[in-house]
Amino acid sequence: MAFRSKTAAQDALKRAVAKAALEEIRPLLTPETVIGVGTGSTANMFIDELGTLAGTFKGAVASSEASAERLRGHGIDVFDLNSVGSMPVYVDGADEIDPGFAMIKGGGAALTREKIVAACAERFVCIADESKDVAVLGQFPLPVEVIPMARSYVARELVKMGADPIYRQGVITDNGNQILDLYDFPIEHPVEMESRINQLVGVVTNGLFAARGADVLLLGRKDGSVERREA
Ligand SMILES: O=C(CO)[C@H](O)[C@H](O)COP(=O)(O)O
Repeated sequence: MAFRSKTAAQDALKRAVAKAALEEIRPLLTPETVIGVGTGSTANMFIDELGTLAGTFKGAVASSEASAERLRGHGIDVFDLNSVGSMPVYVDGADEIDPGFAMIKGGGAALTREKIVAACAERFVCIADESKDVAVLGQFPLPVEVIPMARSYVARELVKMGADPIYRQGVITDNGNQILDLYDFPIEHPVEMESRINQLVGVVTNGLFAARGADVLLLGRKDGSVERREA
């Protein structure tokens, strides 16, 4: 899976929030702790930071095969979610986050596993550079994961809801499904929209993380600082 990495400056912001996230969760790490780890370029940097503490905590549950592989590469044990109870924290990036801590996620097509792992965690720590901080969600296309045979049906239903779904050609999720991206779809009421889209037959989930948004946002600023916000 290839992730966006637009500029060296943006990478520096992502690296700064990844380091801040490690400090945020460090007090939670004991030899019994399993944490949830997300997917994407920012999450990758967090995994690299987490690797420096490999062996001091039990391990992680990953939200994608790509993250699982990276975690193992750092010597971190990766657990099946079904073998793990509640986790104290889930750390992941976002494509957009609004003032109410609702997010669009799934630019890397890992939205469903991200939502599942996040649901099992007590806290969601979102790590993002300041380009992701928006007043209203929807500049970034909203991903919807669909069962392949339902793709056209779901697309027609989404058009009726005022969306412009585009099939993300060539992408198969880790769950064997496909993605429709909703372009130019401003989302004023994310909790309601998350639920409406999820009710369409054939939708696995959509990339709105609103009913369960972030609890903490670590936002990398252009001046090199990391702003911490708590819901
Ligand atoms: O939801 C995701 C992957 O499915 C990512 O968290 C989101 O796309 C942000 O990625 P990046 O950190 O590369 O900007």
